[in-house]
Amino acid sequence: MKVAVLGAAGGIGQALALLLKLQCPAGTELSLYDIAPVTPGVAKDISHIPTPVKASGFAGEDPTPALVGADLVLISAGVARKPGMDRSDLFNINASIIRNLVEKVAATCPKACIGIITNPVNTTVAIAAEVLKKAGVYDKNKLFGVTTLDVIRSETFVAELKDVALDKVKVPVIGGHSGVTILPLLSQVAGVSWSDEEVASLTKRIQNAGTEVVEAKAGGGSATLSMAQAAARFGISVLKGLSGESAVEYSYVEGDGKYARFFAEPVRLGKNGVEEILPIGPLSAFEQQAIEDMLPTLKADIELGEKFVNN
Ligand SMILES: NC(=O)c1ccc[n+]([C@@H]2O[C@H](COP(=O)([O-])OP(=O)(O)OC[C@H]3O[C@@H](n4cnc5c(N)ncnc54)[C@H](O)[C@@H]3O)[C@@H](O)[C@H]2O)c1
Ligand SMILES: O=C(O)C[C@H](O)C(=O)O
Repeated sequence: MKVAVLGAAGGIGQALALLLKLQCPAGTELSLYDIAPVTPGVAKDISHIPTPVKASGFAGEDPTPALVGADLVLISAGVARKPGMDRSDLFNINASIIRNLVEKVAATCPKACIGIITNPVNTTVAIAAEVLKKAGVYDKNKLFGVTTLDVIRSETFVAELKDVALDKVKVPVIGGHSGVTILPLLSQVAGVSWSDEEVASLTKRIQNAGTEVVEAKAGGGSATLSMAQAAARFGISVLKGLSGESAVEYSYVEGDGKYARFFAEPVRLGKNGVEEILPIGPLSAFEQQAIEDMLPTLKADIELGEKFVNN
């Protein structure tokens, strides 16, 4: 399998490249691309780590050489937030970056699975879908918004708060990836009971966790290391699926459209990307209301991406 990372010289990209070099199955090829000239050096650097994963690096304006033969393309190219900004403030710069990169993916490796990390994810995934559609190669089972960071954060916070074993906690997180569109389904966490106040305050903390990191980094960027771990977990699950093993992850995908065209939900991954969208499961009254409340924002975010490509 070949994995291309676009944005590979950045805070997420370099850490993600390292984790993939350490964790991918033997024989995986990593192809690292960034406009930054350091990128071949990043590949050279990790290639000295003794694991059975090959790495090569590409820099410059054209990602094509990095994309040839890719099975999975993970995209973290773009700008990150600073304190006082919302993810939607990144749209002006990142929308064109995603459009241009996905055009190259469509032309070079149209059958690859694509995981979009670049914010605002609610919108950049819609941009990617419309670009792929225009190129006549859109397969909704192969396009993913990477929302795994919301899942790993939720699991960390629940384990801390409820003093339960980290390897036992599973927290579904549905919706999108910004503010109120991030909805952890705390009612579904096995073996844990909650007061209404706990649910309200932990939901808010999870929704605000990206901002927590942005403020703590004080102008130096947003989450990179936890995001790299999340993207590595997600990417390796996609690779498992592609090679015929089954894996389940929560991801922002085009499903049946019950709530919105794109919605983060549990997906079974397989040889063709999304094999099956799994049921979200029973919702508490709080969670049902939270879905209703998020939908205008999520739908507007999606429409912004669709219009960016089509108008
Ligand atoms: N999905 C999530 O949960 C999540 C989590 C954290 C960050 N993010 C987002 O990921 C993105 C990257 O964050 P970061 O911290 O790695 O930023 P960063 O600034 O450290 O790295 C971004 C990299 O993208 C590169 N780049 C810019 N334009 C490019 C282009 N056209 N082609 C190739 N590379 C290009 C830059 O040279 C840089 O190396 C941001 O948009 C951020 O908001 C998403
Ligand atoms: O918050 C950000 O801007 C980055 C990322 O989306 C996150 O959730 O950490």
